[in-house]
Amino acid sequence: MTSLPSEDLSRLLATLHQTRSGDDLQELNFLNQVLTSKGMTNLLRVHKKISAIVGKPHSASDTNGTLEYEPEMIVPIVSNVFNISCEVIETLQSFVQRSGSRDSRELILLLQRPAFQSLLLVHDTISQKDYVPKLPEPPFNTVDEDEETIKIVQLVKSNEPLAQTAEPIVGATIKTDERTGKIVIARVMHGGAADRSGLIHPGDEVVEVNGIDVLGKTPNDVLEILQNAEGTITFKLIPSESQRPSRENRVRVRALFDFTAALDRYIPCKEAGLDFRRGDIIHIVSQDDPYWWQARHEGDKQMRAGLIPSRMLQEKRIAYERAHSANNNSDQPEIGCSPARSIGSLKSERSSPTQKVMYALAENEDFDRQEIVTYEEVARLMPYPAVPRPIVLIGPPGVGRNELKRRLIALDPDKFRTTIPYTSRLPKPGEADGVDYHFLDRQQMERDIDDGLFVEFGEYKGNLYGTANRSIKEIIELGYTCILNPHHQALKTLRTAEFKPHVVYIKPPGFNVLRETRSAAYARSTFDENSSRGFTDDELAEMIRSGQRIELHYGHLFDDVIVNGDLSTAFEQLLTVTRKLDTQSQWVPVSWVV
Ligand SMILES: Nc1ncnc2c1ncn2[C@@H]1O[C@H](COP(=O)(O)OP(=O)(O)OP(=O)(O)O)[C@@H](O)[C@H]1O
Repeated sequence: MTSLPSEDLSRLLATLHQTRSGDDLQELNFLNQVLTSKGMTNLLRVHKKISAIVGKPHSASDTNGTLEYEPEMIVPIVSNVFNISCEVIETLQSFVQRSGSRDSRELILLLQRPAFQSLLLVHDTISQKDYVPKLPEPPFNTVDEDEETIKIVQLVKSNEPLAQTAEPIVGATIKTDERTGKIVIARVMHGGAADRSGLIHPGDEVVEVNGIDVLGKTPNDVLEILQNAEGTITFKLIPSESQRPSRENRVRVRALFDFTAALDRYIPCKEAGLDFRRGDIIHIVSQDDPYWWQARHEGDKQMRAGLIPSRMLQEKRIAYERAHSANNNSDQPEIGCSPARSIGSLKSERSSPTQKVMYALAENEDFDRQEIVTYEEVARLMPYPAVPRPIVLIGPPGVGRNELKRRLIALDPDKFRTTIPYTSRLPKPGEADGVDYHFLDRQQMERDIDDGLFVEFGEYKGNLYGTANRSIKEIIELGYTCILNPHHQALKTLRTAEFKPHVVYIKPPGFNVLRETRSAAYARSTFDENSSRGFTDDELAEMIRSGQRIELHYGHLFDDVIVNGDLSTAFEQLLTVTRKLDTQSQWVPVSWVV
């Protein structure tokens, strides 16, 4: 017990021991275990250290016996060191590419160490005070765009009893500035509503409270306005010179659908909406309203936040749309541009009889139709040269994924590799195990498939074929970039934190370009394995249709799209993607970044 850093905790434990009795014994034991655990002890130590840095308690207690906190003693110079470190790494990486500097390479490795990056993240969390509850952002209609020096802050009135100062109401005191005669914020109580907002600071001049001009009023007059206010209180303030940067919500999401505010009949204010396209990275600034979040496009620091539908709202309306379209199969109300409508319409679409089925995967597109995609929370993943991310080429049959993969490996076999498939069929003359295929007996392969050891598999002419998870892992662990061109349905099993794939969609160009480029290159149809003829017009049209279906169902999972019209242009673009992955951080699902 002596090792516990807090006297309060010791007192609490002593009380617990006194109250140990009868029915509650199990809960008390559990509580005792939690409180005396090593994790809790460490947590308290960290808390104590942070408190010592961000706010020093006065030695004297106030009249209620609670400790007061002075404004922060140490103000962080910046609160985004993690992002800065990412930029530094990117700069160093391009420098290393040019100069081959060993020192810079070593510095990159040091900066990329998980422990160091965690330290930077903790620094940002503390300096942005992200560990305290968040309050609503200012409402749109009160933001005065022309007056950059004015800030609008909305606080929730506390339930504490009123006193002679504004403190118990919003956690801040006010006074008349002796020099200017204006009402200013005198003090911000640590942990109070004003402090938690991160938007009110000592020295800020109060211009209005709940729309009432306070010019010429005394602090008591202002207190009266506060006392009479209900619910939220809106302050119009002129920031003091020495204002600290405001705290920001750190959530970034990838939009998985298109949104156009002007087409949305339910948005509270169309002008306040933020349009986005599927794949855009969005910075969520406030999630306080359960239906309408406030957000910016990532990187648009200057732009005022706009309204976007919350995850819950979007899910609800897609579910509604689906139920409605299933019920009456009629036109839907125009509410945004969710993929659901088009997904529904696909149900009647017939899949082409000419489509080659090399991997006869059980079609489970119905499952995909049930999935409701809205937003995916993302974070930046730094390039990690020792563990390159696989590149997954997705596209309709015949579009050229094999050709692009083959060219990449031929260009740099020391960098790019692909997997060797497994099969249950017997080796043909001249075929060697582990070179052309890994040969496995059918029962073993079936067992492995059942055990989830294959990212994709299928049956062709009575034999099983598949790509094993371990084949991909081996290539990654050897430090090669694994190039894969699986069936698009394999994305579900491939797109995990374990593989962290970068998904590139190889898109067919328009029909005329498709026909011209393929016939000029004497391209061989992949629809008919028994002949080496070119593509028929029907096959080319099917390639385009099939591509559209894939985009519709899986488009939200694509990191890049390359149109494969002119082959050398497409290949150059693919090379650019591979260089980007080597040198720049990428947005990936947040669960991939540990
Ligand atoms: N941009 C292009 N211009 C001309 N010919 C191309 C182009 N891209 C690919 N081809 C040719 O088209 C044919 C089919 O390409 P490829 O085998 O790479 O398709 P695929 O996407 O791997 O098809 P599948 O998935 O059905 O095996 C090949 O003869 C290839 O050389």
